[in-house]
Parts: sequence; structure tokens; C-alpha cells
Amino acid sequence: RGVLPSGAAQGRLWQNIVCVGRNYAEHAKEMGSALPAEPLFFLKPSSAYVREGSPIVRPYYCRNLHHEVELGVVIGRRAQAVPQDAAMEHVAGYALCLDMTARDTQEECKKKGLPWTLAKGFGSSCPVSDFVPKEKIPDPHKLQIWLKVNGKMRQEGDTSSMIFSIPYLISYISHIFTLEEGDLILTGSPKGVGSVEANDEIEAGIRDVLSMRFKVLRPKYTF
Ligand SMILES: CC(=O)CC(=O)C(=O)O
Ligand SMILES: [Mg+2]
Repeated sequence: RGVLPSGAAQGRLWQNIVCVGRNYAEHAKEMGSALPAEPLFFLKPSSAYVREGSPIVRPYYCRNLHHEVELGVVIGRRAQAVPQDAAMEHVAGYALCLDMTARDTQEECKKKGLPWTLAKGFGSSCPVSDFVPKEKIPDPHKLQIWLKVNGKMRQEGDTSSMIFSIPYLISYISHIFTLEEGDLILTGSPKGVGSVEANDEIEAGIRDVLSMRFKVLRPKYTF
């Protein structure tokens, strides 16, 4: 296909956001987490998207906002219970994404056995780059993704290090719920996640493909 998902025509590039966690061994290690035997995933609301030009706003309850740079896979065709060997036919393309995380909130949620929605699903928690049609990425498992804060390199990862491959993830998720055209799968963060403060500038990229910049703002209101 290689065309923009139809949602783009309505000014809304992508729809559901499905995030995969602990998909890079070194990131699981830095978080003190065990390697997953099966994909761990969670959802963000579609209102979590932000595009370049709009800021990332730290949620009022968060004291430790973390960046996680991740490759996003954009679904181009409905996928319901698809086998791995047909999964890539459902991909329209890719995007670079940030899985912004209220890390202190996530730690509290983990301790209490609560869901991660407050930590992962706040407004502006999913900055996304421009859409890259799949024809421009011959092998999505051979990409270098990186992230700098105020010009200093924080994360450098290679998508070849993913524990679960993109076809495996699409197949796995599509056996749990139907993936629709325009849905975006965040494939997990490599190591090097860390804090950002108000007025920091995050720059991130897929080497030789694209880069993007976002500014971090403090919340307008605290309660
Ligand atoms: C520990 C996490 O926050 C999981 C996650 O989002 C990841 O990318 O890994
Ligand atoms: Mg993540």
C-alpha cells in the first residue's frame, strides 16, 4: 500500500496506540525487570499523540518524566488473527515515537498492582514523527534509533535487538483484538531511558531516515 492511513485525511494521522514493553533485553535489565516470555503490552488513548510544533506537557502528578524512543509500526489493513508469515502485509509504514512515561507514577502503580494508564496514557505522552511508507524501509529490523536531550546523546538502539519481531507482535496482538487501519504499535524502548525537565529539548531520529524535535513544558496547573 504505502499510502497514508485514511485517518490522515481527517487531520488525525493514527488511531489506537498499542505499546509493547520490555522488548529490548538491556532496557528490561536497566529497569530491574525480568525478560518477558510473551509480549507485555498496554494502550495509550489516541489523544496522547503530539506532532512536532506542539509541546510535551509533564502531567501535574509526575515528578520524574522519562523519555523512551521507539519504532512505531503503522497498520495499513485490518488484521484479525493473522499468522506471522502474513503479518507484514498489514503494515502501511513506520514512524518514530516517544513513549513518554511518568516513571514515579509507574513505580507506584507497579508496587500497588495498578494499571499503568496514569503513567503512560496522559495527554502528549506519544510524540510521533512524520509517517514513513514501508517502501522506504527495506528492513525494519535493521534501523538505528536514537534520542538526544539538549544535544546530548541518551539513547542509541538497533531494532535488530528486539526480543519479539514485528511480525510476531502483529500476529500476537491480532489474536487478542483486531488491529485497524491507522493503528500504531510502539515496539518498545532500547536502553538509556532517563528524565527530562521543563524547557528541555528532545531530538530523536531513525538514522538516515528522519529526525524530530519536541520541547518539554511544565504543567499549567497543579492540584
Ligand atoms: C518499563 C516500561 O516502561 C516498558 C516500556 O514501555 C518499554 O518500552 O520497555
Ligand atoms: Mg515504552
